[in-house]
Amino acid sequence: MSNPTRVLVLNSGSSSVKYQLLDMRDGARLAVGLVERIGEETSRLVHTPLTGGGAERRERTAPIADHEAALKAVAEELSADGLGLDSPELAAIGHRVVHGGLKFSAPTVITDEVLAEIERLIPVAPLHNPANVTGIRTARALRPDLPQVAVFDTAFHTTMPEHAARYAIDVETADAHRIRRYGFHGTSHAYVSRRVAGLLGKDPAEVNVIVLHLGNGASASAVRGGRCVDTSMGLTPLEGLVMGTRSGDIDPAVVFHLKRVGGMSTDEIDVLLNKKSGLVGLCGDNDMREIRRRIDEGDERARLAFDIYIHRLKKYIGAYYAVLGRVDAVAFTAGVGENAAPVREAAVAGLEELGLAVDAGLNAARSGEPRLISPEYARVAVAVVPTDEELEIARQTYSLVTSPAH
Ligand SMILES: Nc1ncnc2c1ncn2[C@@H]1O[C@H](COP(=O)(O)OP(=O)(O)O)[C@@H](O)[C@H]1O
Ligand SMILES: CC(=O)OP(=O)(O)O
Ligand SMILES: [Mg+2]
Repeated sequence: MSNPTRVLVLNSGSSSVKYQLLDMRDGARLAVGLVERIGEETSRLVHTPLTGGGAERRERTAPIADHEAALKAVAEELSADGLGLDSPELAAIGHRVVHGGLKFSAPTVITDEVLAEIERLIPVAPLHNPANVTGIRTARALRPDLPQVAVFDTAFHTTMPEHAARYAIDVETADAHRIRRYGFHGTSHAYVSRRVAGLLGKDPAEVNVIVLHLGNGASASAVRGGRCVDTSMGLTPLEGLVMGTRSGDIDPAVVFHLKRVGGMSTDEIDVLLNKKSGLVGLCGDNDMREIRRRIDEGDERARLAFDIYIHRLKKYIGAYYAVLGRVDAVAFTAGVGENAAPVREAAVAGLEELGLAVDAGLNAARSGEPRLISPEYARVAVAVVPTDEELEIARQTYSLVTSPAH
């Protein structure tokens, strides 16, 4: 039999699992899917096989209690299309792992030791690493013989210089607890910054890009010649931009104040800042579509939430402009960045002196392809680049397991 060429990618989030099965000979997708609202009554699995003509999208709506059950349901759906985890054509499973700490700066074949380290990092990625660990354990139980690879969100950011990665706190304390800026969404920042260079017809080594990854979690990065030099998320994915449910930047003294004066426990404050803040804390909704709908109806709270979101975004564009000195492109990606034209328009508004502008017609157009939305005359290109973390994870996974050293 010829060598197996398929890779299954699992992107396990706090309450969801996104997955794709790809054939690495040409990067073709054989199946894609999503399990959302895991642990709730309203769980939903949407599976789309892409092999053969006329294959239909299937949906399950029975409650799915946890990530283990979610993965088993995914395995069943794949089996129903003859694409099950038992397939001899499967070469590896690639897992998105959010926090890799100091140990991991490249894709890594998962051993018991690697898994133990990912577990050890749970306190610094409490919404993400537990789901990643369950995903890995369940996949290993289903196919113990198959190589499983971890692709870390933090890896791309390990090139940050010390002056960007270190917080200005006591050095001994910081080192003792490995406190520093790690940064996340790195697979997306790497992929998008490379695609932007392609869009400009240039080598990634020649271009400086500000990447704005705006999903439910959101982060900005400054990329100089293909290497990350700064990013907005920190020790954990809580710092930086305003997100769906996370506060992003706040004065750290807010935490002491809530403890001492507000009588809240550390865990309560953690939940407040990670799950009840950001857009949802400001206006009750974390979906940008719903927020825009409310704004159109004249809702003041939704308007203010939007304005706070944009103000923070603009501050990071300015900061990273200064960090890079010369900017060739600003790229918007992920759910909000790819789809919300009003966010892109507002984030760039008033930055003409920096060479930034958006063409209203180009901005309003829709496409699944990377594209420019700045007018011809603008000095800095503004781009919309659909991210593809799954393809990037599959490539890195396949390349590792087929490398001669493996
Ligand atoms: N058509 C759209 N218009 C505006 N915002 C959108 C649209 N589609 C998705 N979004 C936003 O994208 C978010 C999800 O982004 P995504 O990158 O999938 O996040 P995550 O990977 O963190 O789950 C949604 O919460 C919503 O705010
Ligand atoms: C790291 C992170 O915030 O990831 P996500 O956007 O998937 O929540
Ligand atoms: Mg995401």
